[in-house]
Amino acid sequence: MDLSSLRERAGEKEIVKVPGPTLTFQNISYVVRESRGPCRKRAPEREILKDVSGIMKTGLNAIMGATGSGKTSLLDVIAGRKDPRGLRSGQVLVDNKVVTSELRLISAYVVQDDILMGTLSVRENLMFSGLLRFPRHQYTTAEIKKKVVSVIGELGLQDCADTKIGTEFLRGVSGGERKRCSIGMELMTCPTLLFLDEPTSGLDSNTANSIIALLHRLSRSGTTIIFSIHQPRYSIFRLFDHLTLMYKGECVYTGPANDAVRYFNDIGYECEPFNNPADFFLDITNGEVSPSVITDKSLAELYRNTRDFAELTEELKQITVQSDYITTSKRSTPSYVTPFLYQLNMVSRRTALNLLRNPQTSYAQTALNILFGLMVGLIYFQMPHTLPEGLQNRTGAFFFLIINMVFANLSAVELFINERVLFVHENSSGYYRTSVYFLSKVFVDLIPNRLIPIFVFSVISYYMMGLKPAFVAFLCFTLTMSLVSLAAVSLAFLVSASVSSFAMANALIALPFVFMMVFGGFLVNLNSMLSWLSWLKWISIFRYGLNAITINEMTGQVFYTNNTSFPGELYLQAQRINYSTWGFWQNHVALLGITLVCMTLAYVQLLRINRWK
Ligand SMILES: Nc1ncnc2c1ncn2[C@@H]1O[C@H](COP(=O)(O)OP(=O)(O)OP(=O)(O)O)[C@@H](O)[C@H]1O
Repeated sequence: MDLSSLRERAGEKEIVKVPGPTLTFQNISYVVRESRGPCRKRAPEREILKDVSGIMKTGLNAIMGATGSGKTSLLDVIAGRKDPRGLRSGQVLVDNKVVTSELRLISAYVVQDDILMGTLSVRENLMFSGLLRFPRHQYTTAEIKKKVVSVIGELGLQDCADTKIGTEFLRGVSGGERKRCSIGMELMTCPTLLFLDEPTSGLDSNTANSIIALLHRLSRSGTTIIFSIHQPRYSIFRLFDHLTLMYKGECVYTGPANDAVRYFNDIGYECEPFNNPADFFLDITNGEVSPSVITDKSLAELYRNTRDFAELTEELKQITVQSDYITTSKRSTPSYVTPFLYQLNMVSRRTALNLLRNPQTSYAQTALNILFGLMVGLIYFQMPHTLPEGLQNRTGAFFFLIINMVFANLSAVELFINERVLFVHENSSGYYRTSVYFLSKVFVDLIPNRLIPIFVFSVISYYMMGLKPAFVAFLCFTLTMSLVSLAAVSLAFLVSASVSSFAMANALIALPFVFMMVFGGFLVNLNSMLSWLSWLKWISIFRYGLNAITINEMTGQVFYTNNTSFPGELYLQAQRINYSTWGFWQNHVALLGITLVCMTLAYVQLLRINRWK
């Protein structure tokens, strides 16, 4: 059944027309360990959800509570987004079935911080979601476009449909429109179960109102909507169908939202006329309202002693008895509805579009390479073949060139850090495989951003410096520079995929680069080094790069001093550099090897990124 076709705009009082799934959870206890630093003993467990149970049906199901009360944790546990290793007891059922990966397909999750591609417009973001999340053998592009138009209409985004979301350099849509677009990304798949983490946080009250009104309309056409919310105004609260009130990880009320005031009156808390019930409930949990009946029982204990709770427990017992115990893998393994090559095409296109619309880094990289090429060319302009300057200048220039090739790629550490949240969200929501994301970055980001500027740099510097005029020698020089750059970039990729902050990445990348430079063969004579340290030269990108361009330049060249000639090979012999054909190419093989190893490890690190909240 196509639920979207059944959706009808409904008024506030309208009842649910198409029942959606019912979600139940029973005796949920969840613990976390707070990290205490590397030198401390293993941290003790802290229970952040204590024996929480509830039933959520089609409609608006709000999870409310003060900050730190556990509402987001509860939402994440029931949405299957929280690390299952922390679950000490309890289970979540959807329509009496233990949650499996197939059941996850019918649900969608809108995170608190809107995760969208800032350089793409609202329509393009929605289209991206549709193209990757609809099975292409069932839906044509025209049908997906139609669906995008209908979601834009449903969310009232017509006026900003072609406006970019916005980045740090580009002013984009407003906060409310951004939030609607995030919801739209999930609505593209017509989910019947929708989770939202604080959908109104950071929005002004009118925008918050319109978001909840939108969710209310959706719920009336058969979607079970479950969301956490902090302190809604009355016009928002009155739209809630079901309320779960949390306090310090425990549930102090769960049931119909319009019955909650009656419940608290029953246990001795009176809501003053004209008070917003949502404020009243939070005042109770914060201890700012005194009960008429003094008791030493906590709010959670009081709730557990009520008839409401007894009825809930009985209903849950019935559901558990009937439930279908399908074996479930706790690991979130999203299934993909589109094939690998199709995903690669789509994600690469988006990466390219993002690069074109955000070209600052590419421009800076090219400009820097041109500037540096001119600088090196001018400093070492048309190097002579007379000694000693012929040799001294060449060795200095080569060291300078390799340092530039390696350190110019430090910026590559930002690659996976910048988009880490977006990648984790899209990957775990089933948009595309990790390998697709990784390869799209390699093909679309690496080649135009790193290799083209190097070619420009090589042309300028090589001919200005007056190196060996043979064209083949120039090609070998460019190849060496490109491989040095690739090896450095792949190391930066590895660091970027392994950590989540720039500070850590910068610290981690500087260390191997500096070590590799020391063991490059220019700053220290590698043959005179302590033998137990000298193995480091085998992993030095600098050494392979320096050796290759030195061999390329020195072989076949003759240098002069007074009346004696000095073949370049003599210099290579003195440096104990193997200048045979294999001696030359082994440096390229080694650089390629370093690149492949680092790239593989970077991919493994991407696979290992923690997808749980
Ligand atoms: N992974 C975690 N590690 C350590 N503590 C955690 C973790 N997840 C949640 N907590 C703790 O559990 C408690 C409840 O957190 P949760 O985010 O669910 O609260 P909340 O009600 O959503 O608060 P807020 O409105 O501020 O987001 C907090 O004290 C929080 O610090």
